[in-house]
Amino acid sequence: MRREIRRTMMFLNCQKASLVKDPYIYEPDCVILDLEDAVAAQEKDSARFQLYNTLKYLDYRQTERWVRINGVDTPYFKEDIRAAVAGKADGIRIPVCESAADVKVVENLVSAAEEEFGLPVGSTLLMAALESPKGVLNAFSIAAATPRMMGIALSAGDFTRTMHAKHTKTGEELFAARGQIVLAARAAGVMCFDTVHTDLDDLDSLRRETELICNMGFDGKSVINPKQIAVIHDVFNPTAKEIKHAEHILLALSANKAKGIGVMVVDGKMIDIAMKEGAERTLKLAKVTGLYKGDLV
Ligand SMILES: CC(=O)SCCNC(=O)CCNC(=O)[C@H](O)C(C)(C)COP(=O)(O)OP(=O)(O)OC[C@H]1O[C@@H](n2cnc3c(N)ncnc32)[C@H](O)[C@@H]1OP(=O)(O)O
Ligand SMILES: O=C([O-])CC(=O)C(=O)O
Ligand SMILES: [Mg+2]
Repeated sequence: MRREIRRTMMFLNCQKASLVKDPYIYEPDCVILDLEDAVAAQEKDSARFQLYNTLKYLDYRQTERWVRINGVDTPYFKEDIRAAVAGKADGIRIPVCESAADVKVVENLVSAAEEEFGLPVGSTLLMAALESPKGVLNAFSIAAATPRMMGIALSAGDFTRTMHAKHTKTGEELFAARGQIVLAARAAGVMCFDTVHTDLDDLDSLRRETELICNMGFDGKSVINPKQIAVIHDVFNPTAKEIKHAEHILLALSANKAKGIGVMVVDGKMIDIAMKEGAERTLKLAKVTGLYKGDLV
C-alpha cells in the first residue's frame, strides 16, 4: 500500500521467514525486504524466491513494501528486479547508488519487467541509498534522475567505511552528507531518509539522532529493529503544543489577511506568510497520524 508519510522504513532480512512473515504488526510505515547485505552470498537465490512468495501471498496491510536489490555491480540485481516487480513491490531501493546513470540502469530493467509482468510502466517507485562520497556528491542528479524517484537515503555503514571515518554517536562524520542529502532532496522535490541506528539497546541516542535529522528536514529514518519504531514515530509526530500553534498561525494569517495585515504575533512569536507552509505541513502530518481532527488542512 502507498503511504503519504514514511517516518520509518524497517529492514527485513529476506533469508529469514520468521522476520518477513508478519512485520506489519509493529506498524512501521514501510518495510524494506532486503536482498543485499543482510543476505549471505550463498543464500541470494533462496532469499529472492522467498521475496517473491512474500510479496505475492502475504498481506502487509497498511505497510508500504520496498525491496532492497543488490547493487548494479553484482550478478544478482537483474533477477532481484524481476522478482520485485513480479511480486508488485511498491518500490525498489538501489543500494550504493553513485550516479544518475546507475538509476537509469535500474529504471530500464524495471520498465522491462513491468511490461513482462503486465503492470503499468512507471508504477514501481525507486529510491536511492547514497553510501559513498561519489553518491553523496551526486545526490541532486540522482534525486532528479527520474519521475519514479521517491527519495534518497543516507547509508552510514558503507559511507563511513568509504570515507575512512569513525561511526560515532554524535554524528559529526555525517554532518556534510546529511546536509547535502537534505538539500538535494528538497531541491529535487523528493523525500529524504536518515541511516539505520545500529546500537540496538541505546534508545536514548536513537532519540537524539532522530531529533537532529527531524530538525534538519528529513522525512524519516531507516530502521533495523521493531523497538526503534515507537521512538522515531514519537519524534516525528507533532506534539499537542505544535498542533495548537500551527492552528493559531493559520487562523491568525487568514484573519489578518482580510484586514491587510502581513505580520503579527502568535503565541509570543512573530509570524508572517513564510510560516504558513510549515504550519500546514504540521497539521497535515498530524491529520495523517490521527492526531488532528480539525479542518484547517
Ligand atoms: C548496514 C545495513 O545494511 S542495515 C540493513 C540490513 N540489516 C538487517 O536487515 C537487519 C535487520 N534486523 C535484524 O535482523 C534483527 O533485528 C537483529 C539481527 C539486528 C537483532 O535480532 P534479535 O536479537 O532477534 O532482535 P530482538 O530480540 O529485538 O527481536 C525481537 C522480536 O522482533 C523481531 N524482529 C527483530 N528484528 C526485526 C526486523 N528487522 N523486522 C521484523 N521483525 C524483527 C524478532 O523476530 C523478534 O520476534 P519474536 O519476539 O516474535 O521472536
Ligand atoms: O541504508 C542503511 O542505513 C544501511 C546500510 O546499507 C548502510 O548503513 O550501509
Ligand atoms: Mg550499506
